[in-house]
Amino acid sequence: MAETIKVAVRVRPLVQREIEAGATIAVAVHNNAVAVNHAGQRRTFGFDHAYWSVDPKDPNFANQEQVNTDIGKPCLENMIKGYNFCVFAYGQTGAGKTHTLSNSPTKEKQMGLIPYVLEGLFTQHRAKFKNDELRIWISFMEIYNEQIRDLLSPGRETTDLKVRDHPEFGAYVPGLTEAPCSEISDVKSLLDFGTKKRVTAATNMNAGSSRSHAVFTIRAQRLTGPKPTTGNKKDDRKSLSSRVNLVDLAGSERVAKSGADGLRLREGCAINQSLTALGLVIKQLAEIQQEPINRRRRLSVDERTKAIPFRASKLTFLLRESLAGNSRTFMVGAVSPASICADETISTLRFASSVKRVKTVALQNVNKKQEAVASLQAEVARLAEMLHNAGAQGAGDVMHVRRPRGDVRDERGVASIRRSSPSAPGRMTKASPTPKVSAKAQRRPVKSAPGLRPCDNSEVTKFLQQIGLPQYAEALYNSGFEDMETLVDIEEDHMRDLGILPGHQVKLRKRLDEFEAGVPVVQINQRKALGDWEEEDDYPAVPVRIAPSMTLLKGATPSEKQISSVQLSWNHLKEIGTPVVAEYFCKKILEISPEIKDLFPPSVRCRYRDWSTDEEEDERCLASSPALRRLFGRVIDAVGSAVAGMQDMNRMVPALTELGLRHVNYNVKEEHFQVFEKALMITLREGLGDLFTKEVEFAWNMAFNFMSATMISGLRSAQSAARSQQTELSKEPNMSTTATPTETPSSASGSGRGRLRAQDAASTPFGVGTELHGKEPYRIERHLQKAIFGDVFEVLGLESQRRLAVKVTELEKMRLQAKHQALVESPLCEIRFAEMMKGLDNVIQLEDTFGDDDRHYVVMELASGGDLMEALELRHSGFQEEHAKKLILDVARGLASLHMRGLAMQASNYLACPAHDHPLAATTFFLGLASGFCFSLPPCSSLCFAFCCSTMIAKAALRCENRTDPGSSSAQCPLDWPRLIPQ
Ligand SMILES: Nc1ncnc2c1ncn2[C@@H]1O[C@H](COP(=O)(O)OP(=O)(O)OP(=O)(O)O)[C@@H](O)[C@H]1O
Repeated sequence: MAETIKVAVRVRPLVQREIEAGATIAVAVHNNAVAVNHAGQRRTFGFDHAYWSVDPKDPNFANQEQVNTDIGKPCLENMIKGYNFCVFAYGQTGAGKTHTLSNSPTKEKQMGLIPYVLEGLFTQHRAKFKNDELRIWISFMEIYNEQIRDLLSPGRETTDLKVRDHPEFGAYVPGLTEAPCSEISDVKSLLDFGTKKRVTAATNMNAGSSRSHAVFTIRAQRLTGPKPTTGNKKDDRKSLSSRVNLVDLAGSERVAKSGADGLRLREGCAINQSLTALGLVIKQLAEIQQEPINRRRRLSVDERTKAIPFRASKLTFLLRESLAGNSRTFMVGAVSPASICADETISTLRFASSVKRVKTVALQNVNKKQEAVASLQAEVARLAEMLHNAGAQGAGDVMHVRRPRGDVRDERGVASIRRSSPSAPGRMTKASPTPKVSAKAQRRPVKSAPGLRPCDNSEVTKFLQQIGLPQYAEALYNSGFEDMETLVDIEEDHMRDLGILPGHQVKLRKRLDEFEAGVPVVQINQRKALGDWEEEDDYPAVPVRIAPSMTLLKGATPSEKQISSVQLSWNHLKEIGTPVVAEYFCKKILEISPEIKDLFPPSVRCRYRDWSTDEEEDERCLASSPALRRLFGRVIDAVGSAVAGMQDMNRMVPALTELGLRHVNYNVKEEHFQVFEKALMITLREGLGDLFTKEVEFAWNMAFNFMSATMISGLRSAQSAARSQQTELSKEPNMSTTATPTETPSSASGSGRGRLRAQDAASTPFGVGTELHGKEPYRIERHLQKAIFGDVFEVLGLESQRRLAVKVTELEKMRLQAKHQALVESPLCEIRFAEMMKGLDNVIQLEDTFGDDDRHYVVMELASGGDLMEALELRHSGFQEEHAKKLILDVARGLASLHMRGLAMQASNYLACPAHDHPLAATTFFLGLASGFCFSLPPCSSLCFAFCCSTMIAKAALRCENRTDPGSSSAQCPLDWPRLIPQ
């Protein structure tokens, strides 16, 4: 799975040279943030770890042991599990890189990272996995003046080694000594030997300055299972291999400060050159991560990184895999606390910040062939035993016995091993088979063990649960998609063969793409970044402080210092955990203003319900509502996004304005913002304790003023747009054909609960103003009903403020279906909105599309009321029974799901096809909904209902089918959708 490079920053003590130069301490560390005072400004950077190693007497002093625990331990764990790992130390010369990596004083707890990892490998892990065989090889090289030198070569002179690129395994150094080690003493002496050979020299900045980049590599292979006996030479043990690179980079230096000349100057130039190349590579890798997911998806990892200048230096070429490939990677940024080094410190911190955005994809290096052989052997043994016992059982039983885990994949595993070439020097094989199973095999009945199903603990099941598709877990698992690595390669054929609904296929593909691109699954439904705000899902009200309009606030923008104070304090608050903060915040809001609960009626709360549990909602005590807590979790995330985005006002202001605009639909009023401010201030005070100083409070006030003013300006413009539209509507009688949100369905149709009558529909003229989506721009608001039906968008008419539920179908697909006179697969039909989720791009595309004469998409509005039976009868050409069944099932499912989210309770009710002159309008599309029934039932009953009533519907469909209307054609169809809009 793709994950970002973890970054730790360590601040070393002042050294004699700095003290003598009268330097003061200009760096501070708080939790994981590092702040630097420079040129009268304070710059703050956040990392995964920040170590204050300046003064041992300081209570926050971080010693080497802590570094080893945070970085060395995961390194050991990953190594033993078969994952590649890399730690590289970066920083100004003399900043403490070698100290952190290689320091080996007599005190065990003070040993550097490299000795710690070696020690741990030989002692702890050997003791832990007594029965496994652990094989270890060590290599040690340095890149000095752009030449690779073998530090373990016994001779004095080391020739310049070449670095080669293996087509499958990446960079390696032929001829480099790789010493097998069986004891810790072997490794220690090799490490000492190599360290002594490394080029160091005294410079002004560091008496023992490393003049080269050193790469210490541990290659480990863990063999599990019984060792082959002497009689049986075949080694069938499972093998997990890993490669760990521990890289001590030479320090960047300024010639003026290091006082280098002659040879030292040449060294310094080579060092700086390769570090610049590294910086460039990191910058470009970080930029790739910023690209929209879909653009990245189309290219393989190799293709994506092809343009990255890894070959610009030997260092970047060698580290390619650790920076962009199969590795879990840590960077340690070493900095000096001295005021005289603040420039360099900031530059290191900047570099560290960009590294934090780079992602690698670590794969477990398992020898699948051995695993496959073992599994097949076990299967043969098991089948033999079953045959032996078959007398007592029926053949059918034998057929239904659960296939063991891995049998399908085993065949593929073997095939994939054949494809891969032998392990390159110093490089592990990786295999990621895509199981391709015959449809027959996939559909074979699989009997689960009683109680827990075999798939229940798999990562695939967890993933599917998280994305709301748990119903396919067993089928996928039993077909060989047992791990995420395999699942990401699933093809459309597989999904279809496994009976995954078309909408769900799209959804699964999309989530897998996100997963592959490194969007953490838990965050798939959360908006972390400002840019994500408009991407998906319903967005709860983010009430902010009442404030004058933007114009009044001129000059009240928070200063950089205040922004950084707000950001830092928010980071501290978030450390408590979003759920805790959200719960407290929600409680405070309800305490301050109990009537605010009206903003969160059951229809809103149910969108945040966890339907997989029986969680209770108590109307009298909303503060304990789990759904509301979740909703406030989103609010807290939204505040976090706003806080994080404050540095970039150009992006921030439109995003906040838009957010404010949208809140008109949540009935948010300006006065709610005051409540929000009060509650949030109390939450901050409680959460931050002493850290909530007067200065921080003031900074938050400024930030609030700014954010709320921006949001309120959006809210006000939405309100005024809505008002002017109301006025327009009241002036134009025909406009009332499009029911306004305040009209009730019954009042609109006059037939009770919005049921649509044929005669009403037939007599409804296609009036002015009924065209929902002529040229009006629409904006995607959120995703609806992911769980059951895949993705449906809710869109908002920017001019009319109308809400529509939308499924989008590919134009080509629609045309095809139109040609074959077939019903579009379902009214909430398959989405394949080209390059669907592109964040903001997506929105723009939809807007464009809606304004496009070609009208590629099916649009529909879902609401209460409407009678499917009547609607079916209204279709002149009738329906095939199968189509009708499918139709009602799909509609009912879709509606049940929309209803669960409170989104199907709009006033008007119809499905609409693109336009009355569109070929689809007459030939393939159908109007009406079963919602009148569904809404009176709880969501799950709606589904049951849908199934139960299929026969009834089929009859109606057949009835319709018997009606013939030879004149019905696209041009003559009297029932274009707008006519069904209730009056
Ligand atoms: N955490 C620390 N605690 C105590 N002393 C430290 C620490 N980090 C570094 N030092 C001291 O600072 C000096 C420079 O450290 P070191 O040689 O590790 O720097 P470096 O970044 O590797 O430099 P170069 O890039 O020039 O090789 C050494 O004397 C080292 O002992």
